[in-house]
Amino acid sequence: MSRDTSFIMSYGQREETRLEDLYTDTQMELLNDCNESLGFLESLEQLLGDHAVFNPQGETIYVMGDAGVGKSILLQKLQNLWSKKELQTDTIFCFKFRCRMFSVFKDTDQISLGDLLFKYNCYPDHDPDNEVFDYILRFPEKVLFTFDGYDEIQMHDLMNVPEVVSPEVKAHPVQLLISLLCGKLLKGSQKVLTARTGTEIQSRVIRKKVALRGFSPAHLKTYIDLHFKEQEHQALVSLQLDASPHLCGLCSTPLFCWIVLKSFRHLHTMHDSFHLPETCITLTDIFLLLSEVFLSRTRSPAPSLLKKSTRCVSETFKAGLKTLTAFAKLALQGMERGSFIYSQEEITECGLAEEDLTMGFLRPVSDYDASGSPATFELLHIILQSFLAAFALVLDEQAAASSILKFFTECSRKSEPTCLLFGFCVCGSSKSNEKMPFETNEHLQFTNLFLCGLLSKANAGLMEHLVSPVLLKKKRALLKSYLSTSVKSHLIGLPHYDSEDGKKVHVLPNFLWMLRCIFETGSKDIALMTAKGITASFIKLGYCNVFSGDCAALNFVLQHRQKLLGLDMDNNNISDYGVKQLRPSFCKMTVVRFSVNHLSDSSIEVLAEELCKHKVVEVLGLYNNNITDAGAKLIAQIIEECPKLRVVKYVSNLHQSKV
Ligand SMILES: Nc1ncnc2c1ncn2[C@@H]1O[C@H](COP(=O)(O)OP(=O)(O)OP(=O)(O)O)[C@@H](O)[C@H]1O
Repeated sequence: MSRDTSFIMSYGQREETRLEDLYTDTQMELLNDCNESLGFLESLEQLLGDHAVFNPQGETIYVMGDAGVGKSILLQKLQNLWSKKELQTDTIFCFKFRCRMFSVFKDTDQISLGDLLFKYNCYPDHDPDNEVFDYILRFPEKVLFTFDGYDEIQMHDLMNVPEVVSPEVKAHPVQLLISLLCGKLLKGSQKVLTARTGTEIQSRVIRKKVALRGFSPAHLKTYIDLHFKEQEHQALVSLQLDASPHLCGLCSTPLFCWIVLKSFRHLHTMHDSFHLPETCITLTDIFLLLSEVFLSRTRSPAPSLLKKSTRCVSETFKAGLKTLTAFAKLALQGMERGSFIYSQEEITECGLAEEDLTMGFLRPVSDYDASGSPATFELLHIILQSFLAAFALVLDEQAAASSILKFFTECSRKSEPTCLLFGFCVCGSSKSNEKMPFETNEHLQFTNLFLCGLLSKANAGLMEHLVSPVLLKKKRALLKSYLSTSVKSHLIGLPHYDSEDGKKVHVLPNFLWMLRCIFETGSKDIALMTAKGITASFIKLGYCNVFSGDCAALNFVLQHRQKLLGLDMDNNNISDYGVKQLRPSFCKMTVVRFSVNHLSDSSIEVLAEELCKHKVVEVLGLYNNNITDAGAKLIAQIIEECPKLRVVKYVSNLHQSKV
């Protein structure tokens, strides 16, 4: 276990980084059953302890977080700590599973618990009399399981399979998984399960809940220092990041941060001058940067200290177009059949050769196959798969132009998630014809988002080198018209209600994806239309999982609004970076509700400056943030200087605040 978990696989099969050289704690917030904060976990070593357990009967510790926030790395670190006996636990066995392996099985496959543990996980060398397995059955509390990526299970019609209560019975592997998580099998064993935010799991199963909130500014600094050994680089990157709260907001997600820093390192070494983009960087730009790095690494000679080359992005993409097209095709094929894993044949069929496998886009996967042969691959990260799939849709010159919209259509068809999977297990009910309830469509939403970015005007210069300009124009027009229509119908369909603060509208989670897409397109027309389409005087985005990076998107739309507007964003994760990005919009905000959003005094500085300048604010909600006395004084200043202010909600999270 120690050997298995010591490295973070980064660039394909070429480069590995030691986990301890790069692992940085992220913000691990403990939640109760109603998703209210119970404070932060101080260190990962304490994850398995009893602190913040809200349901002692539940057996599973549930760790959730957005895409790329570091759930898999957290488990890897946990396993690594366990292997070094540094985890607060007396378990002596640890089995780690990635949930996507369960999708590899056929619906008819049946295996025993023993096989799941020993054939699909580890292989005890000499256990002819089943001594190890018998011990585990007798002392399940000595076993720790980690299951990564529960949202990735693709299950079709398994609801009718009887639940498993005996370890001898053969069953479908997903049934075994569910029975383990519910405590029907190996009751008392410790389980840690990760999934993307929004994956519903019955609270009866959950013992305690942790939400990963990404890097705080202090974590970001530590991560930069770990990433760059040279002080000169550390200072340069910090300086460039400080200049862009939006980029910092994106970098609070470790995956995006890793891409940005890795690209910086590479491009800075290769070229005379490379600066991180200051303003308006989008997620598409981040993944274009990553692709540029991958494509340029294979082609360019080793950099010489004396003679660096001039960076030409379009040349790099043009030279790598054939390979990029092949990877994009592979990603799209996977997306269409809902699969994240590829066989060697599928890879060859897409036109990829042996040497392409080491570029960085793909990495080998060995742990799905009982024989242990590394015949399967996956893309570096599922968001990269979404990005490449979007690229395939843009590059395709054969299919009808309208096929770029296929995932938009699919996303709008899918229903909201429910928690049926555990329903049958805990309650004993079964619904055979329901669609797989956990099947997330987030990877499709990401594909749509990248499509908007790739077809944006800002990227037209690059894309015209790769696709015929006529076709590109056609696709852009189609997308724009689709977005406009769906924004209009979405806004008309939103539930309005009257409140003492005026006509309110409670937006739906889809609205956030719409905002993100509009921001990626960079289209002022659509932003203007959206701003005008918000007829209510108050929008409520509470509990919508808004993160700091989203605030630039919201600001992009609000900038085009003439009328005043109330904004309720209580219970999200916008952080100080988010508040900074909303700065231009405060001049029209009558209601500013940012309670429970991980804000510190630096947010209050921005608020005090802006709200006191414009004096339109009537309601200010800031409770449960990390505000100290210094921030409280600034709130007092807002109260004094804003004559229309009638409601202030403020209690600090921090005990030291006296106000
Ligand atoms: N705590 C951390 N310290 C350093 N780097 C991290 C950390 N967490 C994540 N990363 C970086 O971000 C990348 C993505 O993280 P990870 O795969 O764990 O995200 P995830 O939450 O599991 O994403 P998804 O839900 O999309 O699968 C990692 O490969 C690593 O480079």
